[in-house]
Amino acid sequence: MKLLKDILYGVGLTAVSGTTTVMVNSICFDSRKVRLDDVFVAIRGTITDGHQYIEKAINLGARAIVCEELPEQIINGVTYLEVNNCNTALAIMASNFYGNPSKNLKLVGVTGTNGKTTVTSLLYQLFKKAGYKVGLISTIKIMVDNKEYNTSHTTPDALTINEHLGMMSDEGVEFCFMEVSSHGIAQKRTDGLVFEGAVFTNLSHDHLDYHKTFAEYRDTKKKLFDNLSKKAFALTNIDDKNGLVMLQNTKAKKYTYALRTFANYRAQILENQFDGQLLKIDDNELWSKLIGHFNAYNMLSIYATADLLGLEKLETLRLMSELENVDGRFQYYISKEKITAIVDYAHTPDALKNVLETIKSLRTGNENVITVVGCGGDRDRSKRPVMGSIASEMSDKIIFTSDNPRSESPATIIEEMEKGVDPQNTRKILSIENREQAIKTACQLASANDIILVAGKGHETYQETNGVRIDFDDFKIVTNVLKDLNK
Ligand SMILES: CC(=O)N[C@H]1[C@@H](OP(=O)(O)OP(=O)(O)OC[C@H]2O[C@@H](n3ccc(=O)[nH]c3=O)[C@H](O)[C@@H]2O)O[C@H](CO)[C@@H](O)[C@@H]1O[C@H](C)C(=O)N[C@@H](C)C(=O)N[C@H](CCC(=O)O)C(=O)O
Ligand SMILES: Nc1ncnc2c1ncn2[C@@H]1O[C@H](COP(=O)(O)OP(=O)(O)OP(=O)(O)O)[C@@H](O)[C@H]1O
Ligand SMILES: N[C@H](CCC[C@H](N)C(=O)O)C(=O)O
Ligand SMILES: [Mg+2]
Repeated sequence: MKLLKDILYGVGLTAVSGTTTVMVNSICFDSRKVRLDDVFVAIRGTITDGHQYIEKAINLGARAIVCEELPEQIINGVTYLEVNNCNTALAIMASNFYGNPSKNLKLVGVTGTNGKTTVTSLLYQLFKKAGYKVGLISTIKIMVDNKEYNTSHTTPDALTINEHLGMMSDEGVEFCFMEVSSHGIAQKRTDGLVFEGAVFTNLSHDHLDYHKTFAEYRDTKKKLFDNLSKKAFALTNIDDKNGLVMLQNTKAKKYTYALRTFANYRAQILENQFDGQLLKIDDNELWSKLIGHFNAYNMLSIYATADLLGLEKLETLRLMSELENVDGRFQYYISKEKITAIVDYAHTPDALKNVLETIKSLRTGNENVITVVGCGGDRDRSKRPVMGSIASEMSDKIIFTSDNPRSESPATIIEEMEKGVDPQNTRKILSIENREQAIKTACQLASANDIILVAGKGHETYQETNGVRIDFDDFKIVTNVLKDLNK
């Protein structure tokens, strides 16, 4: 139990009814999960409004209510707190509740359309190798040093974030690397956190269903930098045309990285092969197991971050050469007949283009590239024709299929992807709703030396249709099918 007054420290209250000198059990923003003596925070969401459930929360035992508008009927014995923004209030309360854990460790936030999981996971690996206790909050998992926790979001809700940061702080973790998504920023999941630094990877087309315009999407990401303190560092990729925008209003110390232009941290790709690439960073050569020019950016941002956090440069480079690729990111299998199957989490137009370009740069002869790809349901529809166009332009054979259709019709999503295909490429297209069948067909079509790219789901181990998730693992399926076909 904690004193309500303490949890509210730093929360701007616009009206109070009842006492704040009362003990509460925990904070809850879902009326269905309220327990005796909890504080219920009413959030205005995208589907419904938490204010509608205040009465229900009280019936289940809520001792205090945080809301943006006091209800007409006030119940005796319940404390009501009015605030301007419940999302911000929730984040500050969550941080107070867990003892402001972000102050006890060096927290680095990574934002951008693509590369967040890769960069945070590699930083986690790097700092572990350097001998530190490390935390990770990523799309794939949360790590409290060596202990792994499941996660459902890239940037979880403020309670989940602070609960895990609290565990990290108890465990003596010194550095935590965290993905900061635009949804996370817009919903203030990261408000109240103290960042040691922030890293920008890149900005391209995604989530325009949620953010409406590209400018709004960009400005949402920028807020991570706007809110840094002057002691923090702000590191940005200035080869990206929005890289400098991120630094416009930050108080933090500014640093840049680039492959194509002058910057504080620079790299060059010397050689690119299937099993790795040779990079030159700060006049030192580094062999990286991660390939593709986009991974040269990821490696450079890791090097710069490590330097800004005080790691020794040469030691960092030595450890970086040992880093392994992240699950579902250019994860490949080479079959008996030398058919290469690549599973990659490319679910945005830019990522798909990058992966296909990387594959192209590695081709040694006339190998065919067969791409299996879909687009998520209940997500940005405008990226569907663009991904359809990129896949069909850059592959020899394309199979459009399903990728978490969620509440949408798989056939309609596929039709929207097909709309982006240039008429001269239609002969290359097949559409197979069932993803397993689509992967099998790709394997049947492939002959020796061909390359199969299965894009969009990467590490995911499920396919979600109408709220139901069935087990589904692209990598397992494609490798098993190739083995079964004896190819
Ligand atoms: C669109 C979106 O981001 N939605 C998130 C949001 O839910 P919401 O706004 O839809 O909530 P709502 O259903 O309208 O409910 C409003 C409030 O009423 C409460 N409620 C609701 C019903 C009830 O009976 N009682 C009650 O109290 C809810 O708990 C909520 O607090 O707040 C929820 C709690 O934090 C999130 O779980 C939920 O994520 C959904 C599941 C989601 O799919 N989000 C994705 C798009 C997302 O956040 N993705 C980004 C990564 C994207 C990327 O980088 O590519 C991420 O960081 O994961
Ligand atoms: N620096 C980068 N620039 C462009 N594309 C990248 C970069 N890094 C990775 N990618 C591509 O984007 C895909 C997703 O990478 P990653 O999972 O690291 O991104 P993310 O930002 O975490 O995505 P999400 O928004 O889903 O959390 C990869 O599989 C790869 O195809
Ligand atoms: N973080 C992204 C992941 C998309 C992955 C793709 N497989 C899908 O389900 O759309 C999102 O929530 O939009
Ligand atoms: Mg991610």
